[in-house]
Amino acid sequence: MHATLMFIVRDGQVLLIEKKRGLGAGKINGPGGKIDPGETPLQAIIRETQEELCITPHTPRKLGELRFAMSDCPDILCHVYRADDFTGTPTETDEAVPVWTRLEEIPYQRMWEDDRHWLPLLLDEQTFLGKFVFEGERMLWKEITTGVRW
Ligand SMILES: Nc1ncnc2c1[nH]c(=O)n2[C@H]1C[C@H](O)[C@@H](COP(=O)(O)OP(=O)(O)OP(=O)(O)O)O1
Repeated sequence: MHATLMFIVRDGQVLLIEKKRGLGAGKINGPGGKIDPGETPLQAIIRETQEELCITPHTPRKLGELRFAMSDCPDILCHVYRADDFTGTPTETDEAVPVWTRLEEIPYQRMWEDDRHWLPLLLDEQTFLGKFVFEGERMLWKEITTGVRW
């Protein structure tokens, strides 16, 4: 499965979501989701951000790739984007609740266990490749490489 994530950073805050359904429901994450057939990762992350929060990110930059091996989905490749602005008003949808969060108050305890290992890199504008093995929602193994060229 190929998927995407978006983190919009503006005025010392990052725009997160509380996910209402699907994989990771109830967790805090960035907007994102699966890439549809025929879509590029960039097209997918713009569509997912529009669908989940009713906003359009400006000039998304890909900073990371994450590879997850999970019990029920052995190979997820997730393209991770950052944007510094957007058009529209973040709005709750049936998929997500927008959660503006101060950069020093990111609720890692409510997020996937891997996020604390790479989200600080994205916020610091570093590029990264992360590989993670999960059993259920428990992270068993991780490897992070920084300074990757995309
Ligand atoms: N371990 C981990 N950390 C951080 N983020 C994620 C994971 N595993 C994941 O799957 N994810 C991300 C990757 C995607 O952005 C979402 C999962 O996508 P999903 O909600 O299933 O995709 P949608 O296309 O929105 O789903 P439906 O429309 O089919 O409900 O989580």
